[in-house]
Formats: sequence, structure tokens, C-alpha cells
Amino acid sequence: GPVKRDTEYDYVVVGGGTAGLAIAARLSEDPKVQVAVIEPGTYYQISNMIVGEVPAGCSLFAGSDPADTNSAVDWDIVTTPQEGAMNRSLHIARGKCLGGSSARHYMVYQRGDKGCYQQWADDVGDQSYTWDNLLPYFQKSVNFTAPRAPPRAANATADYNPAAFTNGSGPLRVTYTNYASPISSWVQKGLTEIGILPTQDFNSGSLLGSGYAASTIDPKTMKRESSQTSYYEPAKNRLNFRTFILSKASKVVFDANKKATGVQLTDGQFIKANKEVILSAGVFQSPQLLMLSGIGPKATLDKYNITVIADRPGVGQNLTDHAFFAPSYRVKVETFTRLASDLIYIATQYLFSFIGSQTGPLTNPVADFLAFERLPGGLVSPDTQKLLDEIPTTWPHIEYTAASGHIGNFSNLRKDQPKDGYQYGGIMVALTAAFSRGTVGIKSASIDDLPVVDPKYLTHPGDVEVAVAAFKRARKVYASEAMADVLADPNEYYPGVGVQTDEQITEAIRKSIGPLGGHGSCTCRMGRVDDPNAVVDNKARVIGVTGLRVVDASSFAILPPGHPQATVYALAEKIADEIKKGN
Ligand SMILES: Cc1cc2nc3c(=O)[nH]c(=O)nc-3n(C[C@H](O)[C@H](O)[C@H](O)COP(=O)(O)OP(=O)(O)OC[C@H]3O[C@@H](n4cnc5c(N)ncnc54)[C@H](O)[C@@H]3O)c2cc1C
Repeated sequence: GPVKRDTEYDYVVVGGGTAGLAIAARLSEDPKVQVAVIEPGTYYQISNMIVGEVPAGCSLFAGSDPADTNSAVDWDIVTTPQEGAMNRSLHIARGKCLGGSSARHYMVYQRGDKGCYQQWADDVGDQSYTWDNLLPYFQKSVNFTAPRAPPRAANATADYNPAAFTNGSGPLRVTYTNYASPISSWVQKGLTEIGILPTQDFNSGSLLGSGYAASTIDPKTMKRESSQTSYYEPAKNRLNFRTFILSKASKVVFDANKKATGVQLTDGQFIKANKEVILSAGVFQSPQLLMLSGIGPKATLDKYNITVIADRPGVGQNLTDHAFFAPSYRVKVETFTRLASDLIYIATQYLFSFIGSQTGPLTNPVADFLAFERLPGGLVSPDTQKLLDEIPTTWPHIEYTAASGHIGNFSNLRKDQPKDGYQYGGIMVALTAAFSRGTVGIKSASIDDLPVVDPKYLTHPGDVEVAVAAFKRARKVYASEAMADVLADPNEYYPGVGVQTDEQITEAIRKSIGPLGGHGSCTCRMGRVDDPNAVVDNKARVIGVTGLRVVDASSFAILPPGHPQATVYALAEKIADEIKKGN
């Protein structure tokens, strides 16, 4: 039978992922407070050995092909057939381990723009969510180390703003990889030619422009930094901090006053929460757990005979994500294509460069160069342009990422690399202000069944127009004069020169569009208490009950443009602070 545990704590955190370990570590700083974390996975250093820690390993087991997974460390979530994507069902990687998706992701550390957080503050009716007021929480979470050149190449200087990291003695190590992808400096020139100019950094509230991205990488070892290596490791031996690995929550339990009293586990145990339960099970499983516990759209709960505790129609709605696609080209510089197909090269790189001197392509998380822009005027219909113009002026519509390899339809980055001796490079195009919204549902009253995930990519007609316009912009980057010298073949490899009309481009995009890692958010959306579709209030408290919060990407009010981990950590820091203040 299961090991007998202490079963009473002040705070029970469900999910030892990105937000969960951050908030649990902060709450346990007070030795008088007893904190427990429930996590179904284990250490990814065991369940995803080497691959989980080496930055270039992030490209493995994260494709949209349902077979491109490692079930030991992934939830194997596959979407419903996507109407906007030629009815393909797409795997969306989600970490099942201590560290959660921070143990699976591509390590880009980047904050949103000032306008997006102003929107968050206005939506929620709480100006503590503006950029200026969140900045101390961004800074509190990180410990920054400036890029080093050498070992970075002289033509790959990463600019940064030291002031973005003032007071940076936090747990999460952020730096720049020791090896810049050679294709990135070429893509930067191509971007400049189409009018997207270099900018200093992506951590100071403004994103428009191009530059190298900071990464959550340990500057000493060049290994992945996750919420487990950063927040959890220094806290785990505290006497008031318990972690239950290989343990899954099946539901939150309430008393007659609708106060959360604890968490039921699948092994039959009940873990009592004297103060609060905090759900940090992520964008798909936090709304699932709410529904299984009786909080959600009444019709859904009735359908599965779940007793309604609070009828909250917004639970599982409003799924916001960054879908992406990527044309690719044959190039003359070494890219990930070589790593993917040359085992002897990987082995020597690992032993002599990565372990030996913390250098070489394995230290690179495959996509290290970003650019953001507002779509130039005149490229979409007046209706769509109007929608784009309504988005706060600092919030980019598009993100371009230099891709060191062929992405294709993102089904399996390793297997899909062409084996014809050429190196490949590309440019990933993500919709960072997408209008399409998806849903997360349930198919039974049991946690043994995965949630039903329907991101509804490209179902809003405005997104299709923006995607086609951005695709043409991306093509211009590789067709630039500046990039001519690096192309091994002037013709586009994928989707190829035969794709020319808007109809053909739309079809090519629908055939290849996929989740940009899984930036999914807002399925337990934060909002005003009187908003019937809000799920949590400005302190992340679930509306309609007491003693329960949701703190993770699901409780975002909006999805900031770009990569969400910085905001996940900042939110966890902010809510930990609110709890400590007694709010
Ligand atoms: C492949 C990939 C690439 C990405 N690239 C980037 C990037 O480069 N930069 C960036 O900023 N963001 C990136 N992201 C997004 C980022 O990783 C997520 O937004 C972030 O990690 C979400 O944090 P979270 O706390 O909401 O969820 P998670 O970190 O996923 O944590 C959820 C936790 O809950 C646990 N759990 C689930 N169900 C239960 C249950 N029933 N009981 C108990 N526990 C449960 C899970 O095992 C997991 O540990 C990427 C994501 C993926 C998947």
C-alpha cells in the first residue's frame, strides 16, 4: 500500500510545475507554515535523463505528432481534430515531473510588453498588474548573468539591459547560451531589410524589434534551469515543506460552507489543507480539476453527474495560445539538422564541448533569436485591420523566431530533418495577438481520463488573414539580399516555391500550423468578481468558493505576447506575497 504520510498542512499545492514549486517555495519561507506539494511525476533528471537537462534536448519529444512523446515525463495530451488545421489532432507537450513544463520548454526568458499588462490590470480592475507594478516580481524571481563573449562568437553579441534585472538575486538563473546559432545573425540582417530593426532586449517592457533571447540556463553548467532546480532545490529540505511525488490529485473537497478543506488523491488518501488549496496543475488540468470538483459550467457538470459547488461558465473557456508555422530553406551554415542526424557528432559534442567546456551547439535551446512586430498597414482587410489596431500599441501582432533547422509541420523535429546532406534553416512565425479562442472540457468525472483540449487554431477569419500576411513577410526575410550569401539553394524548401496564391498559402499554413510549445493560458481566467465568465479574482481566488486559488498559466487574464514563463513566475511571486500579507 501507499506510504503513510502526514496528512495535514496549511497550504496544499496541486502540481509541482512552474508556478506550483515557485509559490510553494515562497510560502514555506515562513517556518511556521506547513506546505505540501502534490506532483504525479518525478525528477526529470531521471525520467528524461540527459535530454531534460541539455538545452538542445528541448527539441525532442515535443512535436505535434502524438508519437513524438516521452510518456515518462509528458502528459501525452492530444487535441481534438483541428478544423483550422486540416483536421489534424496535435500533440501538445506538457511536463509531468517536478518542474512541470519548465522542465520541457525551450528556455526563452522574456517578459511581455507594457500594453499587455495594462490590459490585464484594466480587465481585472486592479492596477497592481501594470508593468511598473509587476516589475519587482519579475526581478525578484531571477538571478541574471550577463552573456559571455567568448565563448559566444564575436558576431553574435547579445545586447541586454542590466537594469531589467536590478535586485536580481532571485532563485531562477537567467543568462544567454554560450553558443549562438550561426543562422541567427543572418536572419537578423534579413529582418533589418524588411524593416524590423535590432532592439536592446525583451525584458524591459518593449518588444518591437529583433535580438537574442535570454534563457533559463545555469551559467556555470549550461544546463536547463527549471522551477525544480531554482525554487525547489534550496527549499526542499525545510522541515515545513513536503513534496509527494508520483501522487495525483483527483479532486478538491469542500465543506458545507463551500470552503476547500483539502485534496483527494487517486491512491485514496486525503490531504487536509487547514488554510488553502492552491491549484497549479497548468492550463489543461487546473480547469479539469475545478470541473471534477464541482466548479464549472453547470451543463457540463450535470452531464457527468458532478455535484455543482459553483456554476462558473468560464472554467475551461477562453483558451488562448500562440499557433505557429515556419517556412524553411537550405543554408550554408551548420544548424540543428546536423545534430539531429549525426549520432557520433552528438556524442563528441556532449562529452568534449558540453560537459568538457560548456560550449557548442548542445548548449543552445534551438531557437535563440526573436523578433516582434506590429503587422504593417494595408496587408489585411479593413475589418481585420480594425481589430489589430484595437490591440494596445506596444503589443506585437507577430513573433518571428530564427529556426536552426527544418520545422516542417512540427510533427517531429528530429525525424523530420531532411537527410540529404544539406543544412536547413527557417523562420518561425507565431500569432502573438491571435483572436481564436479554444476550450478545455472533460470526458468523464474521473481524473484518469485526460481533459478534452480544443485550441481552435485559425478558426477566427482575422487570424487567417494575419497568418497569410506574416507568412509573406517571413519569406521576404530569407529572400533578402542580406541572406543571399547564406542560402545553399535560392528556392524555398518548405512549403516550396509552388505555394504562391493566398489560397495556396492558407492551405500550406493549415497543413503545418501547430502549438508554439504550448503557450496555452487563460482557461481559469482572472477577472472582476462581477464578471460571470471570470474564474478567479485579482488575488487568484476562485470566485464562488473560499480557501481555493488557481495560480499558473490558466489564471492569466490575458496571454502576453511571446513566451509566458517569466509571467508565470511573476504571478506566483505576486500571489505568494498576497497570501503572506493575509490577502
Ligand atoms: C515544449 C514547450 C516549449 C515551451 N517553450 C517556452 C519557452 O521557451 N519560454 C517560455 O517562457 N515558455 C515556454 N513554454 C510555455 C511554458 O513552459 C508554460 O507556459 C509554463 O511552464 C506553464 O507553467 P504552469 O505552472 O502553468 O504549468 P506546468 O509547469 O505545466 O505545471 C503543471 C504541473 O501540474 C501537474 N499536474 C497535472 N495534473 C495534476 C494532478 N491531477 N494532480 C497533481 N498535479 C498535477 C503537472 O505534472 C505539472 O507538474 C513552452 C511549453 C512547452 C510545453
